Order: sequence, then structure tokens, then C-alpha cells
Amino acid sequence: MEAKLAQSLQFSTTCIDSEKMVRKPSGLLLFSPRASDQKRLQVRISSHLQPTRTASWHKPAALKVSCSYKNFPAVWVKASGTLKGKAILEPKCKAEAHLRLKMRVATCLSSHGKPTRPKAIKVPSKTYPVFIPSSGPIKFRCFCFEPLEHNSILKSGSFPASFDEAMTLKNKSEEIEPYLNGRCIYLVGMMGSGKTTIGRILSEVLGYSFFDCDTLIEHTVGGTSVAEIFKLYGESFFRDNETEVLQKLSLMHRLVVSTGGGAVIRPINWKYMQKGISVWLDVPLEALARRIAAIGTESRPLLHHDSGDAYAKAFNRLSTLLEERGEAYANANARVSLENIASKLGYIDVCNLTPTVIAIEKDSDAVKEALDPLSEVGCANKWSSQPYVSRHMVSVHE
Ligand SMILES: Nc1ncnc2c1ncn2[C@@H]1O[C@H](COP(=O)(O)OP(=O)(O)OP(=O)(O)O)[C@@H](O)[C@H]1O
Ligand SMILES: O=C(O)C1=C[C@@H](O)[C@@H](O)[C@H](O)C1
Repeated sequence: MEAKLAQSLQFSTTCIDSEKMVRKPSGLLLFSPRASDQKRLQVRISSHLQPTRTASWHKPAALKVSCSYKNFPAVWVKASGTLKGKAILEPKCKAEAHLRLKMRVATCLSSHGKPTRPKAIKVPSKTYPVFIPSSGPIKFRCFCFEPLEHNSILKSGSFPASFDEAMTLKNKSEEIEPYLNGRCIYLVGMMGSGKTTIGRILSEVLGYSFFDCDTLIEHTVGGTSVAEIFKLYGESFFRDNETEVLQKLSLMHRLVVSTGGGAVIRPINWKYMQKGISVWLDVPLEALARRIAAIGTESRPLLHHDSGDAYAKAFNRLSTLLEERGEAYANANARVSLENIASKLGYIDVCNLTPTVIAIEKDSDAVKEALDPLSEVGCANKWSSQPYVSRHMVSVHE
């Protein structure tokens, strides 16, 4: 029976691994010189999905594709796709669907905005994970059409990595990937600990997709910001949505997930995160408060009420939260302590640690140890007797 859901799809922002294509001339991604000059070409795709109640579904998707380059229309793309998904069980739908996408650039505008002949750019048919919220529009954004050097988060962004750092991280990731075996990585930690920054880097080097829970919740609640959700509906409504999002993500594979700072407080959330490997980014309070003071507390409702300057507000509130949650974070399969990394590398201040260096350290020992079934802290052991309520968590209730 057809489910009554007629909803749009939310796809992740993802990068096509164009590096491989560039290395293999016979690959599908062919750059014309002018197209490869383009720094960032953004492709937006939206679709409608009518899932069925059957165990799995497989549908051609009518895709509307529009592209823009630096916010003006640059390329028209012809696209066709197939959606393949798992059973939808009302009233809660299962979250996993995959889109196999074939795209071909039909027409381009030149850099002067004039139409030019169609370029020979083909985007490889690839499976993209799809996150389906219970309601709300589903959009798909992918950044593509550019060689990895231009595209890489490692090379751009606020903390560009050196060539050596990027290579070390790539090598470490290649080492770790077989251990992961497709399992998702859940990054947990306080607000400002770098879950999003490091999560994006990790997903890129692992070839995983990246999801930020807070952003998914915002989409689920119709594009309302976290701060507004807290204000309009209260924290427990936010937490319910957080749990729902984690539940859906737990059905997916090959993701790096940046969880909300408070996701650790609900034992049920650990049940979902336990499907993958959880990593706690443990950052000293002073560094957290400094980072948050630099960007302001407006978007962080739990920090915004107290009086005082931004640093003092952030520091005071974060220290209370950390006291309440310290044990809950310690439930993670692995802990990445910035203090330990700094002292290992001979730095006095954790501020010297760039996200790439942290990701390298994270990739090396902590995660490998956690993934090793023979290890003391390995997830197999840690969770074997009590599947999701660990001894710490007994005292951590909602
Ligand atoms: N290693 C680092 N060194 C300095 N600043 C960093 C580092 N990592 C992240 N930051 C900065 O700290 C701020 C918070 O980072 P980020 O958003 O990644 O944290 P988060 O854990 O996802 O936070 P939240 O849970 O509140 O969303 C950002 O401004 C980011 O640029
Ligand atoms: O630490 C927390 O409780 C929160 C962290 C943010 O990521 C958001 O999830 C929200 O602001 C709550």
C-alpha cells in the first residue's frame, strides 16, 4: 500500500570524489579547461518521493536540477536518477534511501555569462545516502565539477592544511577505513569542541558523507534555527527531534555525524550511536569558551542567558554543563583529548592544534584502539554486556 507521505527528500552535502576521476583519464569526469577553472560549482537537486510500504522500493526520480556558480546560474544539467530505499513503516519512516544519479551538463555559461557550447562534463553515477525527515522539504546539494585540489576542505576553509598534513591524514584514513568497515563515526563533545569542523575533514578523507545533527533538526522543524526551536518549543521538543534524527542516521552507513553537544544525555541516543563508533572530542573549557566567545553565543541557546562578557558567559555555563555531562561523554568508544595531543606534540597551548592535526591524531590511535575487538576499550568489549546503557549512563538520565 502506498504510504501517504509525499515528501521532498533531504540529501546531504557531498563531494564527488573527482580525484579518482582525474587520475583515471578513462573515468567519467572530464573537465574542459574552462570548467576546471571554476572554483566552486554548486548543484542543487530537489525531488519528490512517494515511498511505499513494501520492504524496499526502487523508483525513477524526477529531478529538478539547477546549478549555480558563485550564486548566479552557470550551468544547466540534465539529470536522471533512481531512488532505492528500505521499507517505510508508518508512522515512523525508516530513513535510508539511496539515489543513483546520472548527470550530464547540457549547457554552460561562459565566465562572461554568455551561453557557450555544451561542455563534455559527465558526473559519475554514484550512490548518495539520503536522509529522509518525517516532514519538510528534501533537497540535495552536491559540490562537484572541480578537481580535489580546489574542492578539498583540507586545502580551503578556515584552517588550510599543509600538503604534508593532508597526506598524513589521507594515509591514516586509508589505514583505518578497513577497520571501520562502513560503520558511521559519531563525534560527541561540548559545544565548540570542533565536531563539525573535524567531522567535515574526516568525512572527506574517509570518503564518507557528513551530517550535522543540529542542521538536520533545523530542516526537520521547517528550517527553524536551533535557537528559535528552543525559544518556540522548548528544550525537550528539541531533544525529541534530536533522538529521532539519530535514530534515522543509525540506519545509514558510511557517515561522519557531528552530534549536538547535549546528545549524550539521553541513554536512548547511545543505543543509536552504538551502531557506529563514537568519539569524544575532549577540549579544555578555556579553549571552548575562547572559541565560542569569538563567534558569539546567540546561536547557542544554552549559553545565551547569563550576563557578562561572551567569554565569561560561555565559560561559566560550559563548566556547569561539563560537570553534568562529563560522565556521559566518557561513554564514547574513544576519547580524543586535546590536552594529551598537545603535550605529546610538545605544545603548551591546545590552540596550536589545527583541526587537521587533531583529525590525524584521532585517526591514529584512539579510533583504531576502539575498533580493535581485542582492545580493552574496544567497542565490542565496551558494549558487549550492556548493549547501550553503560555503567556510567545508569546515572545519566534525561
Ligand atoms: N582546532 C581548532 N582550533 C581553533 N578553532 C577551532 C578548531 N576547531 C574548531 N574551531 C572553531 O571553533 C568553533 C566551533 O567549531 P565547530 O562548529 O566545529 O564545533 P562544534 O563542536 O560542531 O560546535 P556545536 O556543537 O556548538 O555546533 C568554530 O568557529 C571553529 O572554526
Ligand atoms: O550542548 C548542548 O546541549 C547543545 C549543543 C548544540 O550543538 C545544540 O544541539 C543545542 O544548542 C544544544
